[in-house]
Amino acid sequence: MRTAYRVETVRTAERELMARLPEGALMQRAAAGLAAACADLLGRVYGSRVVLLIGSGDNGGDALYAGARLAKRGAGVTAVLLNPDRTHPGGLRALRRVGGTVVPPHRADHALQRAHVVVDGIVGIGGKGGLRPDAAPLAELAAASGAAVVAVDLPSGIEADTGEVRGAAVRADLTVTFGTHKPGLLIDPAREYAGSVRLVDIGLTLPADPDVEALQHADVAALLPHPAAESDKYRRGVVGIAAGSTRYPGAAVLAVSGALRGGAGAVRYVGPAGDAVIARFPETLVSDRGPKHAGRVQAWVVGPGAGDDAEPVAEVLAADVPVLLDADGLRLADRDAVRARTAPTLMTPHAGEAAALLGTSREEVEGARLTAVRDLARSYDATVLLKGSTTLVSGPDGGTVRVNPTGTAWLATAGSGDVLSGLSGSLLAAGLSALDAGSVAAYLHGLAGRYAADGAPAGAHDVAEAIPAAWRDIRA
Ligand SMILES: NC(=O)C1=CN([C@@H]2O[C@H](COP(=O)(O)OP(=O)(O)OC[C@H]3O[C@@H](n4cnc5c(N)ncnc54)[C@H](OP(=O)(O)O)[C@@H]3O)[C@@H](O)[C@H]2O)[C@@H](O)CC1
Ligand SMILES: Nc1ncnc2c1ncn2[C@@H]1O[C@H](COP(=O)(O)OP(=O)(O)O)[C@@H](O)[C@H]1O
Ligand SMILES: [K+]
Repeated sequence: MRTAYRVETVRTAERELMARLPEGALMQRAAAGLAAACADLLGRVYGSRVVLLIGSGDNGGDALYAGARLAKRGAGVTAVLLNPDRTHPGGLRALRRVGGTVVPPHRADHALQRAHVVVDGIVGIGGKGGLRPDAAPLAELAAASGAAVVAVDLPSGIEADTGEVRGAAVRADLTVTFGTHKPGLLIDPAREYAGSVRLVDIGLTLPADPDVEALQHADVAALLPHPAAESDKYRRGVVGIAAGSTRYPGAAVLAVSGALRGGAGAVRYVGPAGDAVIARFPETLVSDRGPKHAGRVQAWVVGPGAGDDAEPVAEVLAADVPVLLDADGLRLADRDAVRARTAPTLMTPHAGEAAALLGTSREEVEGARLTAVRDLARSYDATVLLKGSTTLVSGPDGGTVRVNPTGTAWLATAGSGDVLSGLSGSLLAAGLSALDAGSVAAYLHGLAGRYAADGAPAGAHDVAEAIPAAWRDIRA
């Protein structure tokens, strides 16, 4: 599991550790990790040119000490001091001692144009809001320089706790972060500013419950359902799919295509697109009567391409089994009915649907995903999977939020959300909790999207067909 903690928690852990260590020891650990990452990027340190962008806090201190280590190994190091009077004194002394040079911001351009690596030590976890006007032009010059940009702890200007970007921010190729990931390094839009992320262990002891966590292969492998010797199709779970319409029969086919690959023993389809479903997937149990008359299921998926009929949604919400609400199902579900349920509910909106439910704009949701997913989960007392460039899954209490690490923009293709809803519903029927079903489905779906696309456009049906390969790789 990859975990991320908010600034307040990091500060507490740092204080506890610092009290037990000689002064400055933590910063030296951070600087050593940072210098090693820069050296890896440079390949050859001797003769290279490194520019440090230095703000007035400890983030600048890390950068200065790392710069001193690189200068000792023969790099030409220039520090651009945004605020010379408040620069970390020890770091500056260390750099000067080994021959590093110092320039004011208005003379940064020349050094930046010749740099191989630019180290962003403007601001770290002490930052608030976008870069200030004196710092913003340096971020632009760094981006234009063609040098590799290495962010110290996090790209200056992003919100560490939420992943929001509220103004100018540094765009890094690599972020070297200390002690733990911060939520903003895993969640768009900030994640995109971080480039690849390297974690340097500085010995922090962190609490058991992170703010954000990302499943890894081993975590998902442990959660995937696996038939036992005594399994039969009913014991493996039956998933009911109430989706599609005469106008959108394809949504039903795609939801079923995902459900068939999600571990349930049988897929029951209810709705007007039965012929299309059977033509493609003859193994589906089809009925054109409402969910109430469809026979037993262990979980329902309702909504993809379903149109305006609220009746199936209400029927499904009244059933005492886990329910997944997607697309039209989200719009048609009565909030009080969802809140009153005792069995789990999993809602899977994209940003536009989440915005409609929250009474805000799509841009607002996309800019503050973590807040949006938590607000929606609390408001419906349900588990919410917010789709998009970073897929997040929050339980009803809005506690630890799961972030999916496997997504790919190739998934932004019509119908791929329908595949995800079927897949998630199938995992629910197989017995996973709503949080696990949503996050495991997103993980498989993201991997399947990568395999299906493999660098070229793929359709939603290709994504569904690639799910078994993703599953096998995870279990391997
Ligand atoms: N604690 C530890 O044990 C360890 C900490 N470590 C390191 O320390 C970092 C935290 O250091 P920190 O607390 O000194 O804060 P930091 O991020 O440098 O920023 C404060 C400065 O930024 C300024 N500023 C604020 N917002 C701004 C903006 N939008 N745009 C521009 N400037 C802005 C603000 O200005 P002020 O408001 O004071 O005028 C203040 O001067 C942490 O990220 C990690 O790198 C590691 O060494 C490991 C051990
Ligand atoms: N930029 C992106 N990066 C990664 N995944 C994305 C991106 N855009 C969309 N997706 C994924 O693609 C799927 C699209 O689902 P959805 O918006 O419901 O589309 P549809 O309704 O056409 O099926 C979701 O799984 C979503 O997370
Ligand atoms: K930084």
